[in-house]
Amino acid sequence: MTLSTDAAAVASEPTPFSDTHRGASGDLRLHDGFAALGPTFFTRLRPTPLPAPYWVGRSNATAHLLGVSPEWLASGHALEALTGNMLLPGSDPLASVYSGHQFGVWAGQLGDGRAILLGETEGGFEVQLKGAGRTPYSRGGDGRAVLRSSIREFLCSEAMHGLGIPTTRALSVTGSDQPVRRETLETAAVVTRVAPSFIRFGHFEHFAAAERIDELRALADHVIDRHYPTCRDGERFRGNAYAALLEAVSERTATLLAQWQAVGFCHGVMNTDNMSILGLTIDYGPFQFLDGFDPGHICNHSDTGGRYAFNQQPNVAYWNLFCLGQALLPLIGDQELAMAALASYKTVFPREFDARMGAKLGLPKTGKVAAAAETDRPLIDGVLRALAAERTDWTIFWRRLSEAVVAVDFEPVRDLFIDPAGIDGWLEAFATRHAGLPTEAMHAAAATMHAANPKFVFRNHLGQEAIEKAQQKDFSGVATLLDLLESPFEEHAGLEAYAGFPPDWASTIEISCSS
Ligand SMILES: Nc1ncnc2c1ncn2[C@@H]1O[C@H](COP(=O)(O)OP(=O)(O)OP(=O)(O)O)[C@@H](O)[C@H]1O
Ligand SMILES: [Mg+2]
Repeated sequence: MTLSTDAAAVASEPTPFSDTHRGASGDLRLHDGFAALGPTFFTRLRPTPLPAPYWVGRSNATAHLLGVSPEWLASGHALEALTGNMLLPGSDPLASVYSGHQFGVWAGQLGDGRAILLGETEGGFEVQLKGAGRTPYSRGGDGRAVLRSSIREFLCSEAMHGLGIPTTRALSVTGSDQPVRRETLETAAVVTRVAPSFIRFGHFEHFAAAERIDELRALADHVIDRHYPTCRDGERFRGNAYAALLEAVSERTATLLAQWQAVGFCHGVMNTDNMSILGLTIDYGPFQFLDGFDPGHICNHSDTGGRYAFNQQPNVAYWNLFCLGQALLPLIGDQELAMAALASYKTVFPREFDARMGAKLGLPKTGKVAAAAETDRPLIDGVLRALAAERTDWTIFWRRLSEAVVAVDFEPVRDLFIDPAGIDGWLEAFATRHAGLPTEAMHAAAATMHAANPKFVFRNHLGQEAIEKAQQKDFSGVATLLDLLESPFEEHAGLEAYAGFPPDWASTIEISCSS
């Protein structure tokens, strides 16, 4: 395999740039971070400007994380810079190269085909534009992202954070009337993403497949030094830091998957190039929060075989970790060590999933987290079976159960079932587990449940309504959803409609890889 590292070899359109803006404190300033790895890992290039940009959404919470003032974020300079029309102080943008397995098949070289890394903040956050034009890794794509998918990525990034699930963050989304062709003619948008690192499993696979072991080691050392320094400590894996890295990534990925499964999040494109080395949710494409609980739900219209169906996600994550293990093998140097490192996934995922389910059920805490004991398995399996039997709404069921515990009235939960007999037996078992209702302990249980069962999730139809308004240049729907989804466990009086059942038309929304 040969790597394309020569920007000139894949010329992008000329990029007219205005001078760098030099501003005040509270402005976004960047420096090189990832670039320290050396030119084999990326191509320097500039974003391709878009005409007459406008704001679609801004996250002050992400600005705060970056140490950026809301005033700067609302400024004209920010609008231009975050659309790719102006360079930020200290920024020398680049696109990185990676490879990956897509739908279970080796896809060879991919890379940031429409993502451009602007640089890193003092606080260690990388800032990346998605949809900012072609790169040497665009492979025939236009380097753009459309307004529809950019709003989905922006809102879902912040929604996941609000839910307490590790994710890349989003600072803003800007739009332009520049047409972009997908199935129909749409318009362009740019999402500004933020993460401590955007390195994916696919970055490792890239250098392993090319047998470029020095680069592979440099990449692993970079990740360990910056993000997993404890991997160099101790005698675990006979002091093999690369095996320790594989184990640490496996554990973070297991925890992430447990959180996805507990909240009912379907990613949709779990290719190895969409797996973060930090265990973050990355690449919000055809994702969906479950409406009715269908374990085999396929959210990606292009996934005809159901490889990435909801209930397949934990296995797919392990499959992807196996690819990462394969890529790290030349560094680990011992197949048994690599397998031992991967094995942690199989203990951490069930442990974390049960802990999350324990919290959803309001079970008493063991240590720091609510935990389901081994004897709670039938309770967990029982509720999953009852919900699957009637495709009961996942989010509404759990929230109503939390409320029922406070009100000591389970009728609203029974009302969710066409045949309440299907849940009655389970409700009895639930009450028994809580030593009968009501008790003092139930107050603690209710608090645990309210903090584990969100009232609001970013359902497809909510996104769709905000998108259709935004396409008419009304961005109020984006702002309302952002506000709501930043604190999804709170009541938000007056906004109950956002916590309601999806309308009938929601099931006809088709979300594919086209974005
Ligand atoms: N419109 C496009 N133009 C150029 N490259 C694209 C385009 N859409 C996708 N790609 C590239 O195709 C590959 C797979 O795309 P995928 O849908 O997984 O990622 P993505 O949504 O573009 O971005 P990310 O994973 O960074 O969130 C990546 O290399 C991606 O950069
Ligand atoms: Mg991707």
